[in-house]
Amino acid sequence: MRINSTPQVVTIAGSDSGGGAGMQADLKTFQARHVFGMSIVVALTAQNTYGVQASLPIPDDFIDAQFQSLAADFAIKACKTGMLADSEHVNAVVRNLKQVNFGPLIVDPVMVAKGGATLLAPEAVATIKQELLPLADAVTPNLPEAEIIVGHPIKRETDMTAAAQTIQELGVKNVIIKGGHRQDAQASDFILLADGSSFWVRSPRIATGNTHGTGDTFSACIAAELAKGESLKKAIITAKAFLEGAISQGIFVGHGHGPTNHWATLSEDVQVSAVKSSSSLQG
Ligand SMILES: Nc1ncnc2c1ncn2[C@@H]1O[C@H](COP(=O)(O)OP(=O)(O)O)[C@@H](O)[C@H]1O
Ligand SMILES: Cc1ncc(COP(=O)(O)OP(=O)(O)O)c(N)n1
Repeated sequence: MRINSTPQVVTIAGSDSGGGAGMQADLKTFQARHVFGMSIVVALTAQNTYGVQASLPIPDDFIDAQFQSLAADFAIKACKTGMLADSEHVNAVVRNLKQVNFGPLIVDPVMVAKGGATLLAPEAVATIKQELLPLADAVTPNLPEAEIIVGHPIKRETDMTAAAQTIQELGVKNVIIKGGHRQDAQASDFILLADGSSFWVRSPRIATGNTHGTGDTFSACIAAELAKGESLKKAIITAKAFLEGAISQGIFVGHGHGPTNHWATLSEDVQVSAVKSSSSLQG
């Protein structure tokens, strides 16, 4: 039987009219990683490479309708969330996720766009922590998002490892803290897995303005690899290599903070290291 043999993935997120971030970045990533992508729109944004000019949440009952349409037809093997706008919409997504089986859930706790626009009402941070994270297989905060979740600054790598532990205690199985916002020579992400093991994935930091949508692309790639049946660890390493390629093999559109290149090939520059020993964990 060939029906439903193709890995199917859904993004539950906001739309970026400029195509660089949000569900457009997710769908481009799904296509690049050879999985069939679908979308549940939670909010619209009028957005370009200069920033976000306007946003409009989708009514709750239309979020329900999108979930029901997909659940009635497809064999979804993994899903991710992105921009969820506010507490009301986080709750609508949580309510629906409890009623469907869309496979492993990756939560990208999108809060503020790199241009400074608010994509999640501050009151909704508590709802994400209390209601959404306990449903998630993995959460992928960037450094500012991780600081808001744990409630204190994260400066050094040891702060990242401690923050991951604190976030895991909220009920999410696996924690990935992205280091894109640090200033050091390497872009280093810290991963704490459900079994208590942990590791870093590192790649050379690329000096570029083209990082619009990096977080969305990263979490979408993890979801795509999980839908293919890869382990979470392998999915994270592939996502890091995909990002390194997408950022370094630049694409130049728009006049502001540009997007990444979803046609890029996987980079081989990614280093993986265990926390307690320096042995390579690659593969
Ligand atoms: N300048 C950069 N050079 C190399 N990798 C980067 C750079 N910026 C971000 N990354 C990587 O891209 C991924 C997304 O991270 P980040 O930019 O922190 O997320 P977000 O878009 O949510 O702020 C991470 O794997 C991070 O290490
Ligand atoms: C609709 C929408 N969703 C998410 C983002 C944030 O994307 P991110 O990957 O964090 O990259 P930046 O936009 O912050 O550069 C967005 N901008 N729009």
